[in-house]
Amino acid sequence: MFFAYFIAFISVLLIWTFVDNFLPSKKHPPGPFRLPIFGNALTFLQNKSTGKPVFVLFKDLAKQYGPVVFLRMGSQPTVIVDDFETSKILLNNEVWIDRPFNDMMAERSYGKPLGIIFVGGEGWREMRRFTMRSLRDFGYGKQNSMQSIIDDEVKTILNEVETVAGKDKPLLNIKHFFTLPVLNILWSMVSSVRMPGDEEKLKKLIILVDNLAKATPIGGSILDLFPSLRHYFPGLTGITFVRKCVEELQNHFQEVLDSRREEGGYKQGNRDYIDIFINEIERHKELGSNPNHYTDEQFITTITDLFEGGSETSSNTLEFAFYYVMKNPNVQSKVQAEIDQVVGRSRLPNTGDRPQMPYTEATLIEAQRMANVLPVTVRSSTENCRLNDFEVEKGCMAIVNIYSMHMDESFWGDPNTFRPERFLDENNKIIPLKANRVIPFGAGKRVCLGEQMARATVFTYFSALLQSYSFEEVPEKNTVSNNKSDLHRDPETIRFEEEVHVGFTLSPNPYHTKVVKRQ
Ligand code: HEM
Repeated sequence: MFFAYFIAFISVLLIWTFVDNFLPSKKHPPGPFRLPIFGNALTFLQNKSTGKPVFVLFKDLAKQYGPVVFLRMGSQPTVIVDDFETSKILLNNEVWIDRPFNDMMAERSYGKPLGIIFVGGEGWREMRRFTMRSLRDFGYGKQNSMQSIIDDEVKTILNEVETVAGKDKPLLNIKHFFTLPVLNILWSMVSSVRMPGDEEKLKKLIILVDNLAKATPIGGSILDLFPSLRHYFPGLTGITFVRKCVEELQNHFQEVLDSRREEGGYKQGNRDYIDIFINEIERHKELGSNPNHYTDEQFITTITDLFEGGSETSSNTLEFAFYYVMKNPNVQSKVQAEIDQVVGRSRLPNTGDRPQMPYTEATLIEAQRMANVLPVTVRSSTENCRLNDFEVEKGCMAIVNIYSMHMDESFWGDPNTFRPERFLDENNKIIPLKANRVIPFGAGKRVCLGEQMARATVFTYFSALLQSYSFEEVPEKNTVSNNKSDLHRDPETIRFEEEVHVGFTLSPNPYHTKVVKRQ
């Protein structure tokens, strides 16, 4: 009897495998062989042994199968989109407006679809609209208000660099150098009221956000394939640690909310985003709104999203930008010459100078192209649809491989070379056709909510520091070793071993730079 069940079970698996992989009526995009239940676990396992990050695997798969590749993450149907044209269509299409919300994401939001980054549907629409509107009311996106917040932080950071420059050994450890100033800007946009101990709390927040990011690397983890494993092996799968970080973050923001309620100033009118949120919570409580999007849990998850979305991404971009100009002193000199010519030395640069500084602009676009701080963005389909010539079912996950587009040899020619000139025409003007191919912030209605803030922060920090200082290489202090290079190994793999740290976001491996005050 047992034997008969066993044969039946094996037969079902074989039929399942055949139907999923070979049945012609299924117009899925092409992709590597899939197993029942395990989907493409073998593809990821094989890749792990090569040391390549998953987005490099996706790029390799696209070379083999074409720009749209079909995979199963466990049983989750998934398309990988690798080319610019299809990505643009997908990112701008209402059908792909959602993000997949699975058990892993629920871990960071009280088991409910809350916040902005990881949810879809009406909850996302409401929170995104509300957050954008509220932040705008307090100056987000308005050049003068945002610039004055950034300028305050720039002055602090310039003082710190000045201290380093004055030392016998003027070496600056770049790792996390920008994290606190970037977080301060974000915090100033959200909270205009300073509470006792805020500075210390922000420092603690950096550690928590960093830990959380490290504990959730991008794609290819066993939990992406089988999220339910976390119930059975919480320690082994790292979920115990994630839960601890999430709990500490949630407690932190609950304290913020509680101390504001105690302070009571929100009753006199809205001073900032937190006041607006508290007043909305009170209003919806009175109305008995159903569904109620405005709760303490919603506030805490949304604000966690802003911090997770905004702190690492901007500071890593700056770490990369300084890394590239340190490695390319000729580019650094050209940026400095442009700053001298357009801004001079008597005032700080600001975002109003950007249109007159095409070389600096091109350098930052090139830094973002190569850095790929967020190498992929993820969406999911709200209904059955077509993607190019293929059929895709409702609930299918799409991984848009930003990395692949930024490193596409057929478009860029020499994608591994840092060359801002590729974005400039013979009249020193930015070439829109090329600049628009760089999409570090994604695109469409779910484009990064913090894009304007990030662009303003990165431009101002970068140009203000280069206005007064040069940053030189210190080979003996840098952990990056060149002796591992081997001509027979894949240059992309070498780069990811030596230059780039792959976590939830990408950052350069820790490095030191010598600070030299400009004459
Ligand atoms: C250089 C810095 C940054 C980079 C490279 C970056 C990149 C991205 C990308 C690629 C997405 C997904 C977009 C899509 O699916 O089309 C995104 C979404 C998001 N980002 Fe950023 N980001 C940066 C800075 C920020 C900042 C400063 C904030 C906070 C104010 C922020 C908050 C968010 C939020 C809330 C979302 C989710 C938007 C939604 O789903 O509606 N980001 N970001």
